[in-house]
Formats: sequence, C-alpha cells, structure tokens
Amino acid sequence: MRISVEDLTVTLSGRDVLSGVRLLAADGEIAGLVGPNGSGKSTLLRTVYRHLRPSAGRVLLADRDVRSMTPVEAARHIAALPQERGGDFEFTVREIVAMGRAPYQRAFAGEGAADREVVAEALEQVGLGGQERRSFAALSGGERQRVLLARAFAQKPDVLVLDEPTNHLDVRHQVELLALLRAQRRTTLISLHDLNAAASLCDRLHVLHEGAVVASGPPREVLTPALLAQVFGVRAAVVEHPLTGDPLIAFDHRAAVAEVARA
Ligand SMILES: Nc1ncnc2c1ncn2[C@@H]1O[C@H](COP(=O)(O)OP(=O)(O)OP(=O)(O)O)[C@@H](O)[C@H]1O
Repeated sequence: MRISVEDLTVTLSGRDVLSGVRLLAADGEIAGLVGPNGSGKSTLLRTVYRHLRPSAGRVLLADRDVRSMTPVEAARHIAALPQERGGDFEFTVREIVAMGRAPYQRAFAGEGAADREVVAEALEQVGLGGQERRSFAALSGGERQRVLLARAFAQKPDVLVLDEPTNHLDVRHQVELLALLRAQRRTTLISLHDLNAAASLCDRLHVLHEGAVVASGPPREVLTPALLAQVFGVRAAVVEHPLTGDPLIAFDHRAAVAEVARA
C-alpha cells in the first residue's frame, strides 16, 4: 500500500519543524529517510504513525488520510518501531510480541491458534525463537529492538514505519535486519543514520535538511559527494561496492577532523 506525504507542515512549540514536505513510498517499496541530527526524520515518522498531528498537509495511505482512520483501523494498516521506548518492562518477550495481534482480536476474546502462529513466526524471523519467556527488562538494547520489531511484524501491517531500527544492533544483526526487511516486500518508510545501509536497502531515498526534503530519488542519484558536503558537511567519495555493486560512501574522516580542528 502506497504512502504519500503531501505538503506536510508540523509545528512544535511554535516552530515549523517540518515545512511543506512531500514524499512517496510506492507500494512494496522501501523508502529511506536520511538527514543530519534534528533535520526532522523522527517528527515526520511520528506524523505518519499518527503520534503527531500536522498543522498543514496530510499523510495518505493509498488514498486515505491516516487521520480519518480509527485507532484499530490504523493499527491494522501501519506498524511502527518508534525511537522512544517505555512501559513495556513488566512483560515477557512473548507478551510484547503478542500485543501486535491486539488490533485483530475482539474485546476479551483472547488469542486464537492463528495469532499464536503469527507470534511464533515473528519471533523466529528476528532470531528470538525459544526466548519467549525472558523478561523484556532483562534484555540487551539490541535484543529489545528485535522484540519490538517482532511485535511490528506480528501486526501484519500494510506499511512498516521504522525509526532507526538498527540502533543498538551489532553488525551481524544489522545485516540480518536489512535482509529481513528486503525479504518482507512490504511498503516501508525507514529512517537510517547509516548512509551505506540506506544505499544498499532502499529503493528510494528522501534527504531531509532543516525540516525540508532537499533531494529524492534512487540512492545512486541522491548520494553524491556534493550532497554529502552540503547537507551533512562531510567530505566523501562515492564508489561501487566491490561485492554488491551498491553505492558505497567512503568518508574522509581526516578531512572532517581537520575541519573540526580549524573551527
Ligand atoms: N516536542 C518538541 N517540541 C519542540 N521541538 C521539538 C520537539 N520534538 C522535536 N523537536 C525539534 O524538532 C527538530 C527535529 O527533531 P527530530 O527528532 O524530528 O529530528 P531527527 O532528524 O529525527 O534527529 P536525530 O537524527 O537526532 O534523531 C529538532 O530541532 C528538535 O529539537
């Protein structure tokens, strides 16, 4: 299901944190949001999953404004992995993943066999099969991230909205997560700080800078040395990845250090 963001403005504490943002994730496509700290990525994602209300513009899922949906309807369509956490600490791994099935259960009806199957499958997908009884509070940051991702998968949404899902993950789990997202073939809007991960995963990238989209397109067209200098303030070469052929950004860490030293 396609997500389109139309002329979105979000005002927080009297300031337009996003202004006139337009972007698209086509059906089945993985669209990446990249941009420096504070550029508005989380604000945009929060507005897509209805945590924030736009002051102008709208977010459409296919042709429907997400604000016109009931909470249950929205939860059947959109699953989010937000950056902020909390409130989940007294639960086991399985209980948290099973929460993803709530939008499909009638009040007090509890879980059915089909729900149990979906929960088990989601746990397997993130490599947490067999760990159902562990307490969420006792997990590492990366394990928690994978539990919350399994909850989003268990929701069986049309659209996944993921805010920095590779945070806390070691490199193997990062690679596995990206492979899992590719294999899902589900419309996905994802923010990533790791530009090389974004270049390899995303069909389309949207670059945010100071609350506005400054470039959109396939990673190869968007991630140019000029854009990296203008938007991120870094010197970098963009070469071809020797194993995959994806664009590979080689940052000049010495230049960055030299600039910081000069400032
Ligand atoms: N509740 C709020 N009230 C006022 N300003 C806010 C609020 N939440 C975020 N902002 C501001 O909005 C801007 C964008 O923040 P946002 O978290 O969307 O950026 P981001 O691109 O996700 O950043 P990061 O890469 O650091 O996670 C920042 O300047 C931030 O200080």
